[in-house]
Amino acid sequence: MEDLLRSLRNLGLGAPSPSQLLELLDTDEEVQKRLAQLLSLSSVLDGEGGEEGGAGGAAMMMGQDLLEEAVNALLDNFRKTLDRQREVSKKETTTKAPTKVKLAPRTALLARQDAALKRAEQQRQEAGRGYIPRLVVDGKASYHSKRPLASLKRISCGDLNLAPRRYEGAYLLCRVMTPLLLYVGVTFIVDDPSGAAIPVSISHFTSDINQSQSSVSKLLPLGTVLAIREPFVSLDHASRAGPCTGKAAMGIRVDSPTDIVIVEEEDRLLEGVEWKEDLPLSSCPPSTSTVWLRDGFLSRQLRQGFSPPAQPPSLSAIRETIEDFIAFGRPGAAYRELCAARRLALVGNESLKDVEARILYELRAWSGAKDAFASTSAQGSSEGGPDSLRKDTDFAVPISELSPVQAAKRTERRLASESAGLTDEEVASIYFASSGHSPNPRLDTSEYIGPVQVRDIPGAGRGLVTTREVQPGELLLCCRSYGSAYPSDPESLGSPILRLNVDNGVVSTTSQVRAQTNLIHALVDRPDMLAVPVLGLTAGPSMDYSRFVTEPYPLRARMELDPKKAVNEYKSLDVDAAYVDGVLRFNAFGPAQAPASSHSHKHVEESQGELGRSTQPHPLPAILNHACLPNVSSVFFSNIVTTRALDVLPEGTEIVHQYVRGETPFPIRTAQLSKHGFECACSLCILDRADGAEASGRRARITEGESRAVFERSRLLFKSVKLAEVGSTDASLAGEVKEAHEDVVEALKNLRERIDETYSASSKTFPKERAQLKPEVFSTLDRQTRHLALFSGDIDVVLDSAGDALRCVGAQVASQDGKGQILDKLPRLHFDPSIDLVLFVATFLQNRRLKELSLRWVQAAYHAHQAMVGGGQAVFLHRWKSDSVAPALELWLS
Ligand SMILES: C[S@@+](CC[C@H](N)C(=O)[O-])C[C@H]1O[C@@H](n2cnc3c(N)ncnc32)[C@H](O)[C@@H]1O
Repeated sequence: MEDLLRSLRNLGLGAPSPSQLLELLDTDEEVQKRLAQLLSLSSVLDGEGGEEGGAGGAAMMMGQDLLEEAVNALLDNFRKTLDRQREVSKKETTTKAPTKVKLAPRTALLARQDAALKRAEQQRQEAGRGYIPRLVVDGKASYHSKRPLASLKRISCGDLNLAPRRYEGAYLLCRVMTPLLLYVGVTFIVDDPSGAAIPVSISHFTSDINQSQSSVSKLLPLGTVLAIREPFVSLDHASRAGPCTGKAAMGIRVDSPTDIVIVEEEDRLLEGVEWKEDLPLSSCPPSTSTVWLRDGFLSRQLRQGFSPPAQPPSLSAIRETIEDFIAFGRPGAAYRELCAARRLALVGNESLKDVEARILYELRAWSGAKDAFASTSAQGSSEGGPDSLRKDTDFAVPISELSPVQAAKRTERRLASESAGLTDEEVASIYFASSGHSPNPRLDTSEYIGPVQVRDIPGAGRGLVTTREVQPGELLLCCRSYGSAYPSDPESLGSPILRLNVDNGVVSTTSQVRAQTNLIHALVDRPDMLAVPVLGLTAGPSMDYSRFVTEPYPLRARMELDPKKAVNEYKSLDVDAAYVDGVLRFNAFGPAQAPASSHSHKHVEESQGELGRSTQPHPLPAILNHACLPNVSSVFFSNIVTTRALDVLPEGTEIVHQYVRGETPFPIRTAQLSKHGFECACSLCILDRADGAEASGRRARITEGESRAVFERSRLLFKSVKLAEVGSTDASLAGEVKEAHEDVVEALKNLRERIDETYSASSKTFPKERAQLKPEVFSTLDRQTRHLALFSGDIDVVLDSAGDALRCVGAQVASQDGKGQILDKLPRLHFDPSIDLVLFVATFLQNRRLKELSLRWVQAAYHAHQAMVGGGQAVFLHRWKSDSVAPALELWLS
């Protein structure tokens, strides 16, 4: 990748854009040709700015054809490197017997590392505005040690003379000799006490891949002593941490950072150890940092029984350490260090209340956080001020920016919504904070677990069932993700990651790789809180269950808050990075934005395709099983997902939501679900399956192919129609325009009949069920209703057509004569298009001066919106207010 980027730059061309990066991995020649064309047209000036002589200059000198040829040759080279990399990596997995290998001399390794660091630095400088795409590989074999250090035998570098081989039952005691080369993982050189050296690469070292070499090197400063548990000596150690070069290089490959143990000076492992060689001089700054995947000194001291320090750390040093942990996203370690400091009587129980409050807040321990904030504000340790925080920014402003009084008030609100759920005002607040021009990617809510419990579901593992009857629209869950990752995070912005699995061809992108790292680090920090919620999830059909899957699945992730237990019983987890990857692949949610307003359908994330997707691990919602025909609506607000009932759900009903869209044709849905290895048995799939492969295939061809032309004709006709006036008497149509509308209605009827025919088998077997569920007909009836409203004088014809459309997606439409609600049952599919249609009908009725009826239809739209999204009038209007439905909404608001 680096050579390609450099060569493109030398031609005056920009780097591939995020959406082009995936195409780089595509082996299709046509794709490559097109990519070469596009790249040869991109200038550094367009893409990255700053340099002279863009494509224009180069093209002028070379001519566009020659330039394109040159880019083609570069892409060819890139492909060859990738092929070589595949071969190298595959050889490692297929090699039966390890071969003898020789360690490179220490000086050669140091020189190589030095050169690599300089190259990386130069690349950073060359990259103009800092756009540096990164490519790494992985494969099916992944290792992590499960044995405690005490049970392992010490070996030295000289013993590592076979590769590829995992040295089971052994550990390597070594010392960090060089600064860390950060790419996606890190690579550096270590030596053992005899002075022999070997390179080490660690995956998932940090998810902040934009940090400088010097700041990452502070995490494992020069001279840090490590024990690498059961090291794997690889013929290609660096390609997973990266950069991958296609060239084999022997070294230790660490797939999970939990294999690394930082050895303390006081540790018995170091008794009698003498280091033969001095550490090389380096510009790497020394650091006392304790944050990287280890606990603070005091909590280690208490747990491991090291002798007390002659000079205990001062209060300010303790505060600094704890604040470092909080800033580094390690509230678990911060909590343990605070507890240890109190138990060692270095800190009084009433001291450091402010940091205690923040730690507890981060741990979502609202009750304790509330008391701690209250006690901080009572002590007056920081200026107070009224609870002046605006409610609409309540979820987006970090707690650290609030005064203790404000923080105490906010925590009180979190505590309340933990037991009562979010109010409409709060839903509106998270909706607006997560949408708009600069959506906040991480909102801070408490989690609400409604009337649900985890239960074994025959044939589907575990699932969630209701513990009492619930009503449509009732909030069942409001959950926040752990370890989420967004491509827009500053820690990776401009550094898109591609990770190619050389064994199965699966490509992971920035947010998947970073969420995996984040989760591994969170698990090390809070194993008691997160091990079962995260590792208790399954990781796909091809991966054995972890030992946590058989434990009862908790509704809430809770930290151990007994100060003694929290410190003494902390045991770091041995995390299998590949299992975490599987958990994310089969359980994490991709979208993480608020339901778009009806007029802004384009999402920023969508515009960048796969590389623009966020990764959101939500443990409890991940326990929900799938149904193409869901009975709940799960809606995303940045990192928050809310789940609401769409129907009356009697006690004991399993709640199920969509992994894939139920509106998608059956053959496509089935293919999309195949990675999970189950056959969906929801009522829609039973009906679709009963129709047989030929009929459902034909149906897919009609809805995905033929119907497009008719819909396009319909859309063009409506371009000149003022929707807000549909139904008003003065909006009568000229003869030929009316004819055109009638033609489209005919075509729509014809389409409908043809789709209907494909349902014949299921209609015979399940007449009642199929009559109420024909989602593929919805769009034709929706369009038909709109045309009829334009030219048919008969209100009943329009209402019947709209009613038919809504019934096709599972809604029950009440009689129009009464006074009650229009929708006795909500639609189960095509949610937003259904609301859109309902508002269209309301506008039509209002224009026909049928105020009462119009109001009932708007009310139906509002009711459906509330049941799916919530947030009350403010959110409803933000999503649906537009000129075309203004007459109906204005009446409703008045
Ligand atoms: C996100 S998990 C859901 C929780 C899972 N049931 C468990 O016990 O961990 C997804 C996995 O659940 C199972 N699953 C989900 N929906 C299912 C369904 N409708 N029928 C059978 N299995 C299902 C599949 O094994 C799928 O890979």
